[in-house]
Amino acid sequence: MTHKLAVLPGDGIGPDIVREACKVLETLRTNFGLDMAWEEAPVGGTAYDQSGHPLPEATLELARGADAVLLGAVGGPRWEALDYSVRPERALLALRKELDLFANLRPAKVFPELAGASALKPEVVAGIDIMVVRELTGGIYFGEPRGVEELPDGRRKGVNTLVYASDEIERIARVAFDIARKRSGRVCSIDKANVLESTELWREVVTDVGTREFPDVELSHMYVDNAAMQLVRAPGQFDVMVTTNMFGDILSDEASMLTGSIGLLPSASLNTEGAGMYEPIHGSAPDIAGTGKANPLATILSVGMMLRYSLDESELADRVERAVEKVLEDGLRTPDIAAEGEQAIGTAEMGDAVVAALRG
Ligand SMILES: NC(=O)C1=CN([C@@H]2O[C@H](COP(=O)(O)OP(=O)(O)OC[C@H]3O[C@@H](n4cnc5c(N)ncnc54)[C@H](O)[C@@H]3O)[C@@H](O)[C@H]2O)C=CC1
Ligand SMILES: CC(C)CC(=O)C(=O)O
Ligand SMILES: [Mg+2]
Repeated sequence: MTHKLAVLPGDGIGPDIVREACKVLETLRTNFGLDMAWEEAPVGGTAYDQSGHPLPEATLELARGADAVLLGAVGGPRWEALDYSVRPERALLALRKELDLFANLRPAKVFPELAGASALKPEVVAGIDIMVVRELTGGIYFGEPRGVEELPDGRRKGVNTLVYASDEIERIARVAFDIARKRSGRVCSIDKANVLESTELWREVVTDVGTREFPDVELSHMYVDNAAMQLVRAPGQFDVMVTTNMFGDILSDEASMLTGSIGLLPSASLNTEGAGMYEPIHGSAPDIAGTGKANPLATILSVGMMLRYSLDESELADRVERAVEKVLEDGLRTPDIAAEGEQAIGTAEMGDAVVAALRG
């Protein structure tokens, strides 16, 4: 059966990195028998400019009907003055919510060749392989009430609300425990239960799910401030980390620096039916948009996750991962992972190199 893919390049470096990921998909189709067809649609600021809305109905329908969605990134200074209801980032949140993509998997794995590219000492990051499991459709990014209101005395009040219901916590906890069973058998749940009632509930529910359904998995808890510190002090202590939407957003950006660059971290956002959206964890990087400096590997590795989690093509997923390893072993580097004085290549050349490695 032909896999139906929706490709949403978005803004900034989005189109550049998605172009390279599509080269990889095309190579898998022509050389390795991947039966797929993709359709492209605008999202984010680009869509707003075209149609006055960052998530046009046609784009949402395309995503709904697809077996998997590949997204680049959205947002940029050009759209920062817009009302929140039509900001590019709303499109991303709406897609996640509409498709019920509550489980966001963000693996942070250090490639041996890049241990020296990390901001930390090579011996601290050697062998790091962390899976951040981030709750993606709840928490403070979605809670009501929200907004900015005018107070009678003329001051303005900004409000966002951190809400979690027990079933939302249960389902993300199950995802994390399940993944841990296939890895080291350890989960660390990150919260701020010493201050926030909503995350006190988080801790209670995660503990309940663990005790009742996953007694074989070792569960620990950590406050988010300590976790942020431990991630750079001794990241090797972590295997699966499960946490709320905002904490996971922040900690995964931090974890990317163990690997050398945010341009290396892919992600999968999944619902219970196995359909998913795949995107790099980084944003639209307006500071390097149009310069050819963006690292496309996070997006290419997101294609790998798509093959594994939504398309049931794990052999092809292995091939993509091996091709990325090969280009890194061969010393190819975009500027974000090049050592000082080391020759760097551009976005398209990196994509071409992965394609060449795939072809063998
Ligand atoms: N998933 C998404 O679509 C996301 C969108 N955003 C949006 O992106 C825009 C920029 O946000 P920032 O906070 O600057 O975060 P960002 O992740 O876009 O960039 C942070 C830094 O990392 C660098 N970087 C990011 N991706 C890279 C890549 N593939 N290769 C090399 N370097 C890379 C950038 O050049 C920049 O210096 C904002 O409008 C923000 O709202 C931010 C995060 C996620
Ligand atoms: C619009 C933001 C919530 C996107 C982001 O930073 C992320 O998902 O990592
Ligand atoms: Mg983020």
